[in-house]
Amino acid sequence: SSKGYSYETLVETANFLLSRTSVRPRIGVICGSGMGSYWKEGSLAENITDPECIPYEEIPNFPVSTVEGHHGRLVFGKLEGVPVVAMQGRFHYYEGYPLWKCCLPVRVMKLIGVQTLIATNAAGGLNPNYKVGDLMIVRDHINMMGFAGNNPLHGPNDERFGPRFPPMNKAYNLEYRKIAKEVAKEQGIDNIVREGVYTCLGGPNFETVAELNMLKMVGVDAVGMSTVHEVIIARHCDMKVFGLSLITNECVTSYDHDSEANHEEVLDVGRMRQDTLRQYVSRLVQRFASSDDAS
Ligand SMILES: Nc1nc2ncn(CCNC(CO)CO)c2c(=O)[nH]1
Repeated sequence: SSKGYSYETLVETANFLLSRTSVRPRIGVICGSGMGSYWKEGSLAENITDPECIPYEEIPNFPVSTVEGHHGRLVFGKLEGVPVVAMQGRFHYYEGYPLWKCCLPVRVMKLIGVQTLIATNAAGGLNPNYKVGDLMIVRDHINMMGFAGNNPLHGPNDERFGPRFPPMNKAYNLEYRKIAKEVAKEQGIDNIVREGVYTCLGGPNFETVAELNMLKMVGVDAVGMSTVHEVIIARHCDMKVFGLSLITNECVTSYDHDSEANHEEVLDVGRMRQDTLRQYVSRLVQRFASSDDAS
């Protein structure tokens, strides 16, 4: 139905997970391209100690990933001593899932006690200063799909998740973004770490030159096909949020280029950056958790 699953249905899914693992994660990580969504070896999940993996097809009410190579599984365990759950393989609107179904794992994370969402993705770099291989801390997003009314919160609201009209002006936690810049310096990657505005298009096609020029005019720094709806659902149920984009190609905003964006280069850049990303996100998990403990 277009109205999504009921609270009770998602509690069923949460109870299934709570019965399958003794891990009680406080941070949930959505692994985008380059973070293990396309291959297991070298991905973030490799850093998870005592991993307990549950394939999506075993989880009641979960969709299954259909994107080539997206390994659909939840990985429970500890990252730098912090109990986490990692989503290896996410659900995209372009696969045919309604937005509420793409975001279902976020509500389930909330129901098993997750308080912080780290959403990573691959994105095209629109800001001319960005280089392929850069990492962009998401400062804010533009919900382009929402402008057309396509919103994961569309339909009746269930107050047990959150309010009918949730604010979105502080979606990307300021303290986390400060920590992320400090950790970038400590890790010696501050030269490739940016901060900017992300937008999500429905896909699956990449953008036209005219669309990219329009997005650039309205202040978009990176464009992708995910994350925005997951963040809206996370903020609706009062999770803290951090977003991180891996810039996998430079968006072409002139007509005299014939290079075309393609999925293969997205995967290649993901492989190139996977160790840096694994180390960075693992450190962020640790520092976000200790910052939350201190606050
Ligand atoms: N120009 C541009 N470059 C990008 N690199 C990664 N993505 C995110 C979409 N990734 C898809 C296709 O690789 C798989 O989910 C994009 C995008 O949407 N646009």
